Amino acid sequence: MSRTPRVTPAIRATGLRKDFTVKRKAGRLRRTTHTVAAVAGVDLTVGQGETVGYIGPNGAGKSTTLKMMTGVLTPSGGELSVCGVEPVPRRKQLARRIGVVFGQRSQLWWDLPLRESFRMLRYVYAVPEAEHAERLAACRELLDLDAFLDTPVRQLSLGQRMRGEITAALLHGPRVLFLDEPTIGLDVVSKQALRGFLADLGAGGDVTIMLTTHDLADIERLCPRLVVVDHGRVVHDGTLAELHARHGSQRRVVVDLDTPYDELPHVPGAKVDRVEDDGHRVVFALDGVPAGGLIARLAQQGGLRDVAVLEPDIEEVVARLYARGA
Ligand SMILES: Nc1ncnc2c1ncn2[C@@H]1O[C@H](COP(=O)(O)OP(=O)(O)OP(=O)(O)O)[C@@H](O)[C@H]1O
Repeated sequence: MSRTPRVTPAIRATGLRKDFTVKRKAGRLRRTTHTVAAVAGVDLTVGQGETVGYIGPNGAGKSTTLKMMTGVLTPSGGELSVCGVEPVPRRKQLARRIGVVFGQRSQLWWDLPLRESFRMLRYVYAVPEAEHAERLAACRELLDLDAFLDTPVRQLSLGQRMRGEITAALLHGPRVLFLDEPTIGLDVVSKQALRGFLADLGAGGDVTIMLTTHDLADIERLCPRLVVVDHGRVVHDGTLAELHARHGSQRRVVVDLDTPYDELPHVPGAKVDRVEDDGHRVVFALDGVPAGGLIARLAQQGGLRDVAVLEPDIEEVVARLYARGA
């Protein structure tokens, strides 16, 4: 009898919790103790090779979750396994299987040229020379590192350092890559280049990517799956399209007219969202219907100068989702 092999998920969290005890001032001398539930029962399974965007408002518990997943913080409750092991007790083993890029912490040696940091990391992780050389050559090419390989890390620009950090996290061949705000502070060109690299890495399917970000363009470009957390709980787990569908996001049709219409046409599923520029611009919101019917009807009526169909705005839907959770 043949059996389908069971593939261990890259990450599995069940009822994951982290409580912090904090002291607050209550009067001149008194302090009271409170418990903050930073992560309040997260259930999450991430398959091998998936790219998941882990997003939420400030204080939602994203960094705390990533710190537990990378073995930095011990959970207060629930179960957690990353690459098949429990992170904190098996931290050493885990370190060889994961790569971590946390904006605030660097894994590079500040005073050494980038090239030397990479060489040191080969010894830290005991990576065979040929494997290391192959991965470094790929990163040099794809992340365009050559111009600053011999520059000390402290002299690198933020964008150059981030390319170095990502290389450093990949040189030992991790199965899961954790990225906390990888594009924060980068200029538009650097952001796009980094997103392109990460999108290709994710599409390759060998590395599972778990990414937190406040930059919604990162999500649109990189994350087929989106996990939204708020107050330490998962409030959405699915695709971006599902998030739009669930929250009633609408496509919009922006119509520019030569002369304003006396009466706006009625087309099922298309309602007037707003009228601007003394009637020269009309914005319709579509209730799940294609734009074709409305555009054909407008073309019949005449006087059409320009038409644009706008996809729903992720910023809008996420803002609404956060507001609802607050
Ligand atoms: N060491 C700590 N001691 C006490 N409270 C903490 C500690 N670390 C985090 N918290 C609290 O836990 C909650 C979640 O914090 P966390 O940093 O995980 O959120 P986040 O989603 O990563 O936020 P941001 O987007 O601002 O980085 C917040 O209320 C925060 O104040």
